[in-house]
Amino acid sequence: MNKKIAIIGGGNLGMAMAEGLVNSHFIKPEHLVVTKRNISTLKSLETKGVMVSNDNAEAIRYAEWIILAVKPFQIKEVLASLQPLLDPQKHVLVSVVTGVWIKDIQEIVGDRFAVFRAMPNTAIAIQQSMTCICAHQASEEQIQYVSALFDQLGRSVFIEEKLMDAATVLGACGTAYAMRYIRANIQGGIEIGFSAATASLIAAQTVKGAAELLLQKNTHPEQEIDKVTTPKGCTIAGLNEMEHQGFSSSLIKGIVTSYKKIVDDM
Ligand SMILES: NC(=O)C1=CN([C@@H]2O[C@H](COP(=O)(O)OP(=O)(O)OC[C@H]3O[C@@H](n4cnc5c(N)ncnc54)[C@H](O)[C@@H]3O)[C@@H](O)[C@H]2O)C=CC1
Ligand SMILES: O=C(O)[C@@H]1CCC=N1
Repeated sequence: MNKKIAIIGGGNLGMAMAEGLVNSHFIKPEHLVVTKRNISTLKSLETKGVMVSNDNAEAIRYAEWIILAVKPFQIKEVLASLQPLLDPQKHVLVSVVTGVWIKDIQEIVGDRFAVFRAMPNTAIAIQQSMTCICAHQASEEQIQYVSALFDQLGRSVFIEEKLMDAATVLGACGTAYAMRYIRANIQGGIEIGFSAATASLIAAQTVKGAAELLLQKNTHPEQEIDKVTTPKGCTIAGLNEMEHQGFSSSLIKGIVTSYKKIVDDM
């Protein structure tokens, strides 16, 4: 497992991945290099012993596993600059870039590389990501390694590449949707009497507990809702009012809008 990893693009997600990889002890800090043009924001990683660099070529020479974590509009230029340095016998590419297909990557680097696409979310920083992965021309050993890496950082599932945009919406944008739901609970909680701090704790832990019920008991949400809704009680009264106001419908429409945005832009 003593592989060396380069994260090209130490932004929100690249930083979160680096934190998760180091904090989970999946990798020794000195076996990880994170690049960014301006490395001043990578100080916290450097303090932990991670190599930081503004030289992608140096990172490519050092590492075997290359995680591409730049913005979609940056990926072509970055790959083109790396292409002369990449060796299919040494390097495996893992792209977390939204909406960029394996064929797009191959157009630039050639078709002799093992390539993975992975779609984690920012909870990867605390080893609680949901990561959807697809693989192309990867060996069993490479697939095992990628599985182990993302399982160490939360849960993972292999999917077909055609579902990667959908995975981006449900899994990665999903963190933002969940935060907005929690924020609304906090706003409501304050209106009915709690301080912001207490409302935040109650809202976040309640959502965490609800998610754990589904994950641990493998139940359907409606089964768990049935256990909470006392006939003529306050839960069903509130839930029905939320539905009258378009609660589920607004979430579904938001998810479909996010999805269309990826598909239309790419
Ligand atoms: N933020 C999120 O929750 C998620 C993001 N993604 C995808 O991950 C990718 C990165 O997203 P973010 O981290 O949010 O963006 P970001 O903009 O925070 O990070 C990109 C980083 O790449 C750096 N960069 C740009 N050009 C570079 C170059 N030539 N060499 C090295 N570094 C360079 C930028 O300075 C920046 O720090 C995107 O493609 C996004 O679609 C995927 C899942 C979740
Ligand atoms: O908003 C975005 O485009 C990226 C993709 C998933 C999360 N953030």
